Amino acid sequence: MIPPLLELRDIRAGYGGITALHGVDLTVRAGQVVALLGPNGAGKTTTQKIAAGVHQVDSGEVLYGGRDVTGISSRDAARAGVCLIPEGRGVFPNLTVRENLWMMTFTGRSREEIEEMAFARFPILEQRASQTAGTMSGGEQQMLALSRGLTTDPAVLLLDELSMGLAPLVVERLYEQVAQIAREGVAVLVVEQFASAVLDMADHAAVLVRGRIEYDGPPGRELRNELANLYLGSAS
Ligand SMILES: Nc1ncnc2c1ncn2[C@@H]1O[C@H](COP(=O)(O)OP(=O)(O)OP(=O)(O)O)[C@@H](O)[C@H]1O
Repeated sequence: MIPPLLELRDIRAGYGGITALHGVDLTVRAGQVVALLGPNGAGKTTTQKIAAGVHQVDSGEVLYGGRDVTGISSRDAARAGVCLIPEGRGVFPNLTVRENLWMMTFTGRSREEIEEMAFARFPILEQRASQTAGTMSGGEQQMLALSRGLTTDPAVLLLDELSMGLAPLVVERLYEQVAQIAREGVAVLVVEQFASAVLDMADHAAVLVRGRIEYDGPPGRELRNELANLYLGSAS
């Protein structure tokens, strides 16, 4: 079996006195898209922040490529190849598409190379190159955020609510690209509240309810049938 690039083991974490995660286990392997689903407030974003070193655990272990990195800073996590694309797209709305891309030259790539990478994957960005990012559609902004992230050559890509506010067809197209990114060998963890689009392309799914993993398995019919019960259960 392909070794895991990201592993969370028995993670407990919270905010002040509030425990948000009660022993979360999660594994993402190279070439795999794992969908992390769950209702509002279940702990999905907290889990991703822990994976990216943005939030620290109270107990449990975080491993990258089998190496224990518990307590790693977000800076070192990024250096280790973990790229978080937060909800809200992570682009600079007042800068042009080109300027947003050029900011990534700190990775050692040239402006030309970064543009080439982005435009090859998302041709629409070339047409928008001189447009300010904030004036583009949500889907195009998401493409720009992904393009920026990919210039860091991530081993692990963490996507938070990629589909937020986007039309279903746009989401479907974005997920086709996410699947392609995984096929190139990246381990992808996608957090979504609403499941259907991501389940069409995920290799594996986990459902968090009130800080606990209540399902961990294939993203097929069994999960779809169970999802409503899991979500409704969280409301009681
Ligand atoms: N900065 C914070 N301070 C205090 N409590 C927080 C903070 N961030 C999150 N929480 C709490 O931690 C729990 C998990 O939140 P989290 O954002 O991880 O859930 P989520 O599943 O991502 O939800 P959503 O889909 O609404 O983003 C919730 O009860 C939330 O209220």
